[in-house]
Amino acid sequence: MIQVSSLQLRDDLLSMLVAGHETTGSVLTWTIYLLSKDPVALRKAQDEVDRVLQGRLPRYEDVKELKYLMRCINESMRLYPHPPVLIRRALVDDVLPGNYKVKTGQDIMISVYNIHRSPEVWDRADEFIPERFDLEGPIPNESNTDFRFIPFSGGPRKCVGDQFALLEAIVALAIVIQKVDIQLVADQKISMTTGATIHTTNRYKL
Ligand code: HEM
Repeated sequence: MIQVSSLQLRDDLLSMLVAGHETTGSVLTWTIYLLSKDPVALRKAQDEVDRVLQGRLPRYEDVKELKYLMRCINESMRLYPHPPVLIRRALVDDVLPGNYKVKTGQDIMISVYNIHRSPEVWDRADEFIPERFDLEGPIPNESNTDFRFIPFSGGPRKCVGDQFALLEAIVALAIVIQKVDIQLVADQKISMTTGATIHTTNRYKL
């Protein structure tokens, strides 16, 4: 049996709250932004929500039927990954692919943002194309995309809340687009500020 102290439990709950709050919020921010700029994709997502939900609130079993909406979220996380950069510290001297030599203790920055937008591994890399992920295929992750798509990182320290986050995001988004049409207020300068997540520098108006 594993003994967990109250302090450990409190700290773990706090980590989950912090790790899961701003990240999911940022995913929703950018997905709504991308849909507001693409009326065809928004209509398609709304039609799916109307067809699957028939005007009611989403249930757990509905989520797997909201395939297009899930792809909108996946594509939003490709274009705006949170955090945009991962950091790892080498435990031993190593040589990485590309003949990059790494010394013990050296920090390595992995730009998820650049991988996700690299024309070497993505067609029309900077465009929002939810259909690029097969609707009938599995939900894209690091393993089934050969690590081209790593929004939740990979390996033993990958996000522990990935399934919960996707569930939370799709439920919130389905309820929003079920009830409202989204349009961006014209002539706004919308820019990014990066930190633990990518957020809008001065918000945006819908
Ligand atoms: C869309 C929302 C989310 C995104 C984009 C996201 C992304 C990530 C990423 C990229 C990592 C790995 C960081 C690294 O390798 O350095 C991570 C770790 C983690 N995430 Fe998430 N996350 C999200 C939601 C959540 C939620 C909802 C929870 C908890 C319920 C959560 C809990 C954690 C924890 C505890 C870790 C640390 C895991 C470890 O170090 O072993 N995350 N997350």
